[in-house]
Amino acid sequence: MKKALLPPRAASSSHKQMFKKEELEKLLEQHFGHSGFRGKQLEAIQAVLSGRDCFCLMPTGGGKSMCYQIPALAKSGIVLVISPLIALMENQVAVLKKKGIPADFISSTQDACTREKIHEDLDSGKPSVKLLYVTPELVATVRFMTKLKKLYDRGLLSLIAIDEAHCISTWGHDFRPSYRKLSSLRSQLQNVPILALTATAVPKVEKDVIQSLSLQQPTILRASFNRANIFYEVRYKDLLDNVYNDIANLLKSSGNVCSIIYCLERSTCNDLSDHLSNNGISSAAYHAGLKNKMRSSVLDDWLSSKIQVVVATVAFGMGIDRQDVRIVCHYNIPKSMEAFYQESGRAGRDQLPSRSVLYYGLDDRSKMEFILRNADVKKSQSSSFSDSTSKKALADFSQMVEYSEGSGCRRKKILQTFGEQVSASVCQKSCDACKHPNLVSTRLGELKCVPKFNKKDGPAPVFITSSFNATSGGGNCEFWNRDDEASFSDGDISSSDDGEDALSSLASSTMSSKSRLGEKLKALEHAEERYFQTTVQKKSSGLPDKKAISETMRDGSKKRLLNALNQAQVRLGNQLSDVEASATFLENECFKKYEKVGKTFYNSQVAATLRWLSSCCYQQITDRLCTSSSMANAASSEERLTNVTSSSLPGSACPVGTQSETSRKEEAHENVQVDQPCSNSLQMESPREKIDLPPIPSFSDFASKKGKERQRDHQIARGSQRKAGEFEKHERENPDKKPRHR
Ligand SMILES: Nc1ncnc2c1ncn2[C@@H]1O[C@H](COP(=O)(O)OP(=O)(O)OP(=O)(O)O)[C@@H](O)[C@H]1O
Ligand SMILES: [Mg+2]
Repeated sequence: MKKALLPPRAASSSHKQMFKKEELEKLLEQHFGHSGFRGKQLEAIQAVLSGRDCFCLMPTGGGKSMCYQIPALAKSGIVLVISPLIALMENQVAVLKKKGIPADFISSTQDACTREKIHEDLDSGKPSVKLLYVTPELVATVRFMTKLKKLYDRGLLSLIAIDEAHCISTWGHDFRPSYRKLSSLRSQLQNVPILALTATAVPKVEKDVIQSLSLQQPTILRASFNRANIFYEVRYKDLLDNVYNDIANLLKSSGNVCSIIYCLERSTCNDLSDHLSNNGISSAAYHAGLKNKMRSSVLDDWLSSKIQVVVATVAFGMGIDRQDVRIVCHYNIPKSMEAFYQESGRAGRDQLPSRSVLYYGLDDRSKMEFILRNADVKKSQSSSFSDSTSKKALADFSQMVEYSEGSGCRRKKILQTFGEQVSASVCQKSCDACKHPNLVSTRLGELKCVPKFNKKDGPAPVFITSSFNATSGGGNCEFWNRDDEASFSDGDISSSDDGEDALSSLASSTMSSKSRLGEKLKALEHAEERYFQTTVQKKSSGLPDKKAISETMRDGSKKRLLNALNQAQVRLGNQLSDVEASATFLENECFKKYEKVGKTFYNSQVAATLRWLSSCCYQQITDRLCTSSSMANAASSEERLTNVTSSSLPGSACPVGTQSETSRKEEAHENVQVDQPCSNSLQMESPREKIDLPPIPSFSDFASKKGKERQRDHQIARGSQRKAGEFEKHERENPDKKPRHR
C-alpha cells in the first residue's frame, strides 16, 4: 500500500527558529544532567538551530556529540549523524536509549528484521526516531539517498551532523575514502544545515573539510585545545633499564587505574600485556590480529572495569568512550602530533586529573622515519597519495620528535602545533618540563650522549623483525590501519550496499603493494647495507651500556624463536624432540655471536634466524641444532652464559659460528669485526668441529623465495579447476581463515 505523503517540508522558517540559551540549558539539564554548556557547544547548537552550516572544532572529550544531540531534542524531525565506526554508533545509541532518547543506527551488523523496522519507521511519515546514526558508505548508496530525499521533502530532516569530519581530508591523520562520498550531500539536500565536527585542528584540514562538504558560509567555531586536566610527560627508553618494568611500576604506583598503552606492533601488545599480567596488573592485548569475538570481549571487559589496562595498537581507536581513563601511555612514538593528541586525549574525558606518558626511543624514531619514508609504497594506489605526502608525513613526525627531544613546555608545544598561541603560564606546571625543568634537561643531556642520538638523517637501523612482514606491507605493524579503510574488519565499518567498492579497493591495494614489493625490498636492503657500512665501521672500542643485551630482550627472543620453531613443526609436519631447548640453543647462538657488538646486531641475527626457520626444511633444522645430545647441553650452556662475564664465554657444545656465513650482511659484519676489539673474544668461540650448515637467507632472498612460491601456487591453482573448487570449498568452510588485508 502506498504510504500517505505528508505535506511538503515545513517552511524553511522552521530551520531558522531561534532558541534561547535558557531553553537549551533546560534540555541539557533534563536529558543529560549537565548544569551548563562547555566550550563552543552553545554557539554550535544555536548556529545549526538557526539553519546555518557550522564547522566546529573542539578537543577530544570536549563534548562535540552534544552539539547535535541537543538540536535533535529541540526541533522536530530527524538528526542524521554520520559516523565512521559502527562501534562508535552502537555505543552512542545505547547511551541515548538508556536516557530515553529515541535513537537508532543502521548497519550491516544488525539483523534484517531490526533494519526493516527502522526503515518502516522512517517511511511512516511520522518517524519516532530523533537521532539516526549511519556510516558514510550507507549515505552513498542510491537506496538510502532516495530515502533521505523523501525525508527531506517532507521536512523531516532537521540536521546532518558529520562526526570526525577530518576523515574527509587527505591532510588529516585519519583519512577515510568513504567520507569523500559525502561531498554530494550539500547539493542533494540543499536546505538542511550541515554540522561538521572534529578534534583535528590543522588549518589545512579545516579548509579541506569546509570545501569538500561545500559548507555555505559556515559558522566556524574553534575551542581551545588545551586539555588542562592532562599531565604530559616524556620518558626516555634509552635511559631506562627496562621499559616494561617502568610501565608496570608506573601503573602500580598509580593504583592500578584505568589505562591504555599504545604500541606500534601487535607482538609488543602481547608481550607487554603478558608482562603486566605477570606483575599482577589486570591487562589484555587488543589489536587487529585478534578475532572479532576476542576484541569485543576485551573491549567489553575493559569498559566494564573487569580489566583495567588495555595494551593496544591504533586499532583501539576512535569511539572509545570510557570517561575515567587515568593514564594513556605511548610505548612507541606516534606518527604525528594529531595522532598523539587524539590518543592521549582519551585520558580524562571526565575532566579529572590524568596523565599522558610517552616513552621515547631513538630506535623508535628511526623506525618511524623509515616507515614514513617508505609509506608511498603502501599507498601508491591511492590517487591522492604522492611523494609530497611522504614528505609531509615526515614533517608532521618531526613535530613529535621536537616534542620529545625539546626541553620546553610540552603543553605549549602541543597547542602551538595546532596554531594556538598561548602564554607561558598556560601549563601551570602540568607537564614534566615545567614541573621538573632541571631533571628534564639532565635527561636530555644524557640522551644526547647516546651514540645513536645524532644519527637523525642516517639510515634506519635494521629493524626487520619477525613482526615486520614486508611482503604484506608490515602486516603486524598497525601503523597504517587507521588510514586504510579496507583494513577494517567487517564489524568496524559498514559493508552496506557498496561492498563491491570496498572489494575492488581492497584488491587494488593488494595489487599495489605487490607490484611495489621489489621497490620496498630494495629500500630495506639498501638501508641495511648502509647501516652496516656506516655504523659498524664507526664503532669504537667497548660496548656502551645502552647497547647491552638485557635478559628481558633475551627472553623475548627465545619466545619468538620458540614460536617460529612451533610454526616450523606445523609447516613441516615433523616434531622436534625438545622445542624449548632448541629455542634456547638458537638464541644462545645469536647471543654469543653478537653480545660484544650490541643489541642491534643481536636483534638482526635473531630476525635472520626467524626468517630462516620459516622457510628451511626439517633436515636443515636438525643439522643446525646438531644432535639431540648437543641440545641437551644447550640449556645448561645458557645458564652458564647468563652468569659468566663476556670475556670468559665458553664454547658451546654445538658448532656455533661454524655455519657458512652466506648472509651478505653477516659477512660484512664478520669482516668488520676483525678490526674490532671484541673480535678476539668472538674468535675464542671457535668451533670444536667444523660442520657445513645451511645458510640463513638474507631478507631479500627470503622474500623473493616467498614470492616465487606464491606465484607457483597461483599457477597451480589456475591450472587446476578441481583444486580451485576444493580451495573455494575450504575457504567457505573456514571463513575465519581467509587472509585479511592487514
Ligand atoms: N556540557 C557538558 N557538561 C558536562 N559534561 C559534558 C558536557 N557535554 C558533554 N559532556 C560529557 O563529556 C564527555 C565527552 O563527550 P563527547 O563524547 O561528546 O566528546 P567528543 O568531543 O565527541 O570527544 P571525541 O573527540 O573523543 O569524540 C561525555 O561523557 C559527555 O557526556
Ligand atoms: Mg566524539
